[in-house]
Amino acid sequence: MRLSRYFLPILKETPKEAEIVSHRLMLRAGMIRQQSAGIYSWLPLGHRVLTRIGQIVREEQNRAGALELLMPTIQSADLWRESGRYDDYGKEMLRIEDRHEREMLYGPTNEEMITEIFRSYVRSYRDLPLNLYHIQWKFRDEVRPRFGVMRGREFLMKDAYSFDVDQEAARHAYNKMFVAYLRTFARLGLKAIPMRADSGPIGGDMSHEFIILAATGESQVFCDKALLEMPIPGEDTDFDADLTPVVKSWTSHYAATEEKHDEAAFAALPEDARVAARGIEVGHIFYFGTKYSEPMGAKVATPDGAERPVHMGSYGVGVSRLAAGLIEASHDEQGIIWPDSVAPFDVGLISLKVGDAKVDAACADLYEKLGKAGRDVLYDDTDGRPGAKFATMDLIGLPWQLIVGPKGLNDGLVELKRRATGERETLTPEAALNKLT
Ligand SMILES: Nc1ncnc2c1ncn2[C@@H]1O[C@H](COS(=O)(=O)NC(=O)[C@@H](N)CS)[C@@H](O)[C@H]1O
Repeated sequence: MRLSRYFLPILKETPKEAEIVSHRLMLRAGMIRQQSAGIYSWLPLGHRVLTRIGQIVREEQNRAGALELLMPTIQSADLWRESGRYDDYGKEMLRIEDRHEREMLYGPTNEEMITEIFRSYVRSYRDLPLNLYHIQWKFRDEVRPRFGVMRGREFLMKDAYSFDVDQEAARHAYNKMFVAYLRTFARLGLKAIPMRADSGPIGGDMSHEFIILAATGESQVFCDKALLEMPIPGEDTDFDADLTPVVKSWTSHYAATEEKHDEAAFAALPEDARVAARGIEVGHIFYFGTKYSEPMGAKVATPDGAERPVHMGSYGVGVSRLAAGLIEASHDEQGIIWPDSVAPFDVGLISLKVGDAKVDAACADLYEKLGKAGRDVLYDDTDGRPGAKFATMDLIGLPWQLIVGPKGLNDGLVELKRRATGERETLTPEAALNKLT
């Protein structure tokens, strides 16, 4: 992509309303624009990151055997009356009326709707286990949306829902998602720690939040340092095998959010094993049995010929929150430092002298060859000052900067900079291509 033809509205000034670094940097880097409280447009650079985060979430859901569908954002109030949550949900629910004065709502989550879909088609235990998920916008009328997209009102969530014949089978579904989450956040370059949690309005009695440690996290969390060094289940994980050992290895160390914190148990840990920090909740998984299937009549014929309500769980990932969470976990004074896996472009190609025939030719050649090798390149072909170009590339946080100038070219050399370490290397264009492809 040529920067001269892109839409990257970089802000020079730090917006005063932004209180945390990710909010400041997402505005300055031209990733998002607030349209109203807690509601944002995702501008081209931000949209690329959001899409790449969603793709990694999707791949790991699919690997765990979940099936993707897409449910609407607008739901009927009648559905929520069946589960009894229509009134319980309170002011966070955006209630709307259509032209026929039918009561509708903008979905904050989809347990009722997915249960309605399930009960309409599935009648036998033979059709189980089943896990259905989507990546869809949600609306929660937060009383105080803040920190940019970290706590928005309209936000993107992956929400999966599992259906099983009994609690034991549902535990396996829960374990599959637990492992899928460990893999997902690791691929995003994050250390997300599963912590026992409250299940809140979703309900149920087994729940874990996945928390990344960050100074601006909204919650106070406590955990055993060992959890920061645990091995992540590999991509060859057999999701049909018993995953209890893996889950047990992660849940046998102390880890709790403030609500569940046991000071005595924590104090019993060796001093150097205790981690107390602020945390950002990037995922939350729940087992809630028949909480929805019972009142909504989602039942199956069981092997003994009876008819029983299915056991369910739901599993959420904050896809849009992750864009902010990643920045909180990976930035420096100059700006964002994207992990390679979600960077909006792989390489920032910087021309130091637009209009210089040799520089233009070298950039065009590198741009073409990187593109052919499948690398996403943002080519700064604008005629700004070098200093401003470097500052922009540092701000938007692309993993590599490939710098082409007339002096270097006279010696047949270009410069390659690794954003994360600041490491610079002067090398031939061919050597640079070899490093980047
Ligand atoms: N206001 C919000 N803004 C941005 N992300 C949010 C917001 N509220 C929740 N999230 C993200 O969405 C994830 C799942 O939300 S949740 O309420 O915990 N769980 C559910 O809604 C369940 N239905 C899971 S399918 C959270 O872990 C968090 O990362």
